[in-house]
Amino acid sequence: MLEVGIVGITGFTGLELLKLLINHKGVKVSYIASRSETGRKVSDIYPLFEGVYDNVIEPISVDRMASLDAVFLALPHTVSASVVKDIYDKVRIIDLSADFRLSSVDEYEKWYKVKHPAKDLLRNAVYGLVELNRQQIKASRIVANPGCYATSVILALAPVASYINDIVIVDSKSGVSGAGRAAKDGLQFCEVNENFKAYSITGHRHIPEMEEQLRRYNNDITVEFIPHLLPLQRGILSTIYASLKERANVEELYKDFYKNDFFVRVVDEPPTLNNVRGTNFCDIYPYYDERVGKLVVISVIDNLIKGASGQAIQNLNVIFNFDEKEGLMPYPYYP
Ligand SMILES: NC(=O)C1=CN([C@@H]2O[C@H](COP(=O)(O)OP(=O)(O)OC[C@H]3O[C@@H](n4cnc5c(N)ncnc54)[C@H](OP(=O)(O)O)[C@@H]3O)[C@@H](O)[C@H]2O)C=CC1
Ligand SMILES: CC(=O)N[C@@H](CCC(=O)OP(=O)(O)O)C(=O)O
Repeated sequence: MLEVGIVGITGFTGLELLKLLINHKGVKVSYIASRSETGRKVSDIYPLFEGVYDNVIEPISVDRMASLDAVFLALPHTVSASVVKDIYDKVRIIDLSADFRLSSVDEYEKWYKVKHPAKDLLRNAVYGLVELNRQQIKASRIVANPGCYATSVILALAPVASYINDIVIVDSKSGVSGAGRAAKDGLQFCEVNENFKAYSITGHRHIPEMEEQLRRYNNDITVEFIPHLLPLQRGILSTIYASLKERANVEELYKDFYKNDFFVRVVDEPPTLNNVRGTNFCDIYPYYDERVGKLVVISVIDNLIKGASGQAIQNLNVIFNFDEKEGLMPYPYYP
């Protein structure tokens, strides 16, 4: 049995990791940690674990993490990199934060507006989008789990990236859990419920992540990305518009690109959030609009599963040669 830990257990992605991992046949969650709530049972905070998983929350400890086979870091950016500095040579790391997603420290510091606490380790990290980097992930000591919006956009564009001409327009909508559990201005129930708004208009932090990954296929790609906040708990729907250099059979391109990827489904009807809620699937609908000569792609994910904790477990499965679906099927969460 693999021994794993979850650091940041009190947050939304930490909670989701535990919900999924207690059903994983090859894994024992032997360490759960957070900054606050140490000494309390996780089931005191989340009663859904009562009688199922009653372990006590421990402090964040290098020695405890070093005793494990793998650790999931479900912490804010910069906090995560500070922990990674102390443990990267002692345990396999799957980092859910943004700290190791960009290969350039300058880009990180420009977009995140903070100094990178462990810039020398950036070269040791692999971008953990399994469908694009399966082989590199197997050997990596630090897996940088992708951002939620970035997952929905990169998967939706990778099959046609080399055909793209001009700026790609991305219009994404996310449920509120994407912002984490901590109370934040503008995220109170009465602000969000029955409301809808765009945010981060002048540049969202996921833009460089999308561009870096898509430029592996086509160095000319530039992304215009506007996120929106949906009055829902979870889910991301991205609608993407692009011009192509030449007419292509897009449906065939997508089906061929993802023919070996269980968790990406190329669908024949525009998908809804209900298709994927509580699952590790990304459903993608590509459509070439002959009238205006544009490619339109619609993708949906659950931000907390394929956009975070499910994808993190998919990465663990790849690293340790488990079936990629282990712990993620059948549907782990019933809405
Ligand atoms: N929510 C989502 O959909 C997605 C989130 N992510 C990323 O995953 C990471 C976790 O996100 P999420 O679970 O949503 O966040 P939450 O805000 O829900 O949880 C954050 C966790 O980090 C802990 N924490 C906060 N500040 C510190 C600190 N200074 N030192 C130690 N621990 C701290 C919190 O513990 P405490 O109880 O002590 O406050 C909590 O356990 C973030 O980097 C986020 O950007 C990535 C993809 C999607
Ligand atoms: C709805 C909402 O607020 N979503 C978050 C994205 C969540 C995410 O993926 O965050 P990291 O890249 O920091 O890991 C945001 O827009 O900042």
